[in-house]
Amino acid sequence: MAKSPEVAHPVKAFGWAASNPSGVLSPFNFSRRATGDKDVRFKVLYCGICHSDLHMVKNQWGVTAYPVVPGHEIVGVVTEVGSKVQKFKVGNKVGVGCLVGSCRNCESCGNNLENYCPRQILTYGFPYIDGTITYGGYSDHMVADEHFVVHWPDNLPLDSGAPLLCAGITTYSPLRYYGLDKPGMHIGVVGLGGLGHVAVKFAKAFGVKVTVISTSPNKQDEAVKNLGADSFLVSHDPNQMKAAMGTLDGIIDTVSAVHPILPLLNLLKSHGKIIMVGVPEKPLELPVFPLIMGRKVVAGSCIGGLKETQEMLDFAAKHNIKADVEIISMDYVNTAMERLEKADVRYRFVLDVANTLKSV
Ligand SMILES: NC(=O)c1ccc[n+]([C@@H]2O[C@H](COP(=O)([O-])OP(=O)(O)OC[C@H]3O[C@@H](n4cnc5c(N)ncnc54)[C@H](O)[C@@H]3O)[C@@H](O)[C@H]2O)c1
Ligand SMILES: [Zn+2]
Ligand SMILES: [Zn+2]
Repeated sequence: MAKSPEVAHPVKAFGWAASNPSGVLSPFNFSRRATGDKDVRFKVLYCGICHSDLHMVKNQWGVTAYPVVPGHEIVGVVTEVGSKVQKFKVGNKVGVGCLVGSCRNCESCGNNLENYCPRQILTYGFPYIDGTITYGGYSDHMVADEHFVVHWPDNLPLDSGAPLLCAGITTYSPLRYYGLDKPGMHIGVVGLGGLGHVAVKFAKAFGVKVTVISTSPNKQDEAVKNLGADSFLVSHDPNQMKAAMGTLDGIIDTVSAVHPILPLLNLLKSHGKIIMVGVPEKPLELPVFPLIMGRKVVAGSCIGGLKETQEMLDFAAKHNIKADVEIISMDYVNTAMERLEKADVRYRFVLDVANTLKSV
C-alpha cells in the first residue's frame, strides 16, 4: 500500500517547478523520501537543460503531471548512503540521468536495457514505487536507488559533462547499437542542438566521417572548426541536398519539431539507416517508395541502459568529450527555456544549482 506523502517523504527539498502548461518555473518547496537501504542521497551541483524538459514543462507530449520539477542531467556529490549500498561512499561524485527505477526483472532489465523496461520510472513527473511522484534535478538534492546512479569519472568536468547523462547516452547508444561506429563510415547528424553536437563528437571519436545537416547556415563554421564535423549541408538548399544524395551510411535525427524526412532518406546509401531520437509532438510523414528502393531502415532509440551510460561516461572521459555549455544561474531558467525554444544556445544550458539555487 502506498505510504502517505509525509511518511514516505520526510526530507525537505527545494527546487524550481512548473505548475501549468505555460511552462513558467518558480521556486517550489517539496519533500523527498528518507534514504532507503539501497539509496544514495546527493547534493545537486549541476543540472543540464534538455529539450525534453521544455516539452514536459509545456505539456507538449500531453503526459505532464503538475507541479513538475524537471532535470535529468544531474551531477552531484554523495551526502548519505543506505546500509546496503555497495557502489558508493559519502563524498563520491555521481550522476543520475533520465531513469530512477525499472522492474529489474523483465527481459530488457536482464539485458541491462532498463531504458526499454515497460515499468521504467523516469527521473521526474512519474509515479515512484511508493506511490509518490518523482522530482528532477532543478533542486537542491536527489535520492535514488544505487542501481540508477553512475560514477563520475575523475577527469570529466562536472558542469560540461552533465549533459552527457541524457544528450550523451541518447546519441552514443544508437551509434553503437546500429553499427554506425565503424571507422570509415559516413553519417549525418540532423539538428545541431544539445543532442546533435555531442553526436558529432562521439562519431568523430569512433573514427566516423560526419556531415551536419542543419537549417541554420550560420552554424557551418562552428560545426566544422569547433566540433570537428567534416562537412555541412543546409537542409533547405535543394542543390546541396541533391549533390549529397546516396552518400550516408546512417543519420541520427535529433530534431525536436515536425520536419520532412524524405530529403533525409534520399541522403542515405542503400541499406542506410535513419535513427530518430528527437521526439516531435506530432507524427512525421513516412514516404514508403524511397524506403523500399534501397532497403533503407527508419528506426528509433531512447536514452540507454545504466551499464551503457557508465561505459559512455568512461569513454567520454578517455576521449575528452564534453558538451559545449552555457552555465547559468537558477533564476535565469525561464529565459533559458525561451532561448532553447528559439534554438538560441551553443549548445546546452547547464544550471549551476549548488551556487545559485536559493531557498525561499
Ligand atoms: N530519444 C531520446 O531518448 C531523447 C533523449 C533526449 C532528448 N530527446 C529529444 O530530442 C530532441 C532534441 O533535444 P535537444 O535537447 O538536442 O534539443 P535542442 O533544442 O538543443 O536541439 C534541437 C535542434 O533541432 C533543430 N530544429 C528545431 N526545429 C527544427 C525544424 N523544424 N527543422 C530542422 N531543425 C529543427 C534546432 O535548431 C536544434 O538545433 C527533443 O525532441 C528531445 O525531447 C530524445
Ligand atoms: Zn533529456
Ligand atoms: Zn524491467
